[in-house]
Amino acid sequence: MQPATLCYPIRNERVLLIRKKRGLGEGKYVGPGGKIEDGETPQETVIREVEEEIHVTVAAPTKVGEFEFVFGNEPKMFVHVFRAEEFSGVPQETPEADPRWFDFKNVPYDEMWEDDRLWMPHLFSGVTFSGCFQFDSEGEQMVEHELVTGVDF
Ligand SMILES: Nc1nc2c([nH]c(=O)n2[C@H]2C[C@H](O)[C@@H](COP(=O)(O)OP(=O)(O)OP(=O)(O)O)O2)c(=O)[nH]1
Repeated sequence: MQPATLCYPIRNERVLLIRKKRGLGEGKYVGPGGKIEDGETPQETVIREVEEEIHVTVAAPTKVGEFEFVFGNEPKMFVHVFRAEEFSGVPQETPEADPRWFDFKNVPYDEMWEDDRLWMPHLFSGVTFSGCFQFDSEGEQMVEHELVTGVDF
């Protein structure tokens, strides 16, 4: 399964999301991130991708969750989810991403992957999680999910 990452910069009860401009999930709000390249640790991928996508420099991102992402019977991604409270630089729009801050209470779940509303509240409250989210073969609707919390990484 393709390993990938997501990063959620957090400050003052707000989270930095991107509107993804191309690739899997185009048009949706997600965290910055992307596929892990050969020889990289997930943490190194997060630092590289956040820099590339919105020109923000993340320090010491913490892994808070992981999930399998399945389309039909085809495993699509294994995603490591990070939370970052230390970062610098003003978020910039790039060809890949349009960044925007949201209050925890105002996250645009209707414009996000359907599973995100299940685990993002845990990300905000600092509870670790592990999940498996199965979508239809087009990746449009979630058909099954499993989620456990309080996982050690
Ligand atoms: N928020 C959220 N993000 C997800 C879900 N599933 C999933 O793969 N992602 C993320 C993980 C990765 O950051 C991203 C997919 O990797 P990517 O951005 O490199 O993929 P891509 O098709 O654009 O590939 P490329 O630009 O590298 O060619 O989507 C999900 O259910 N929710």
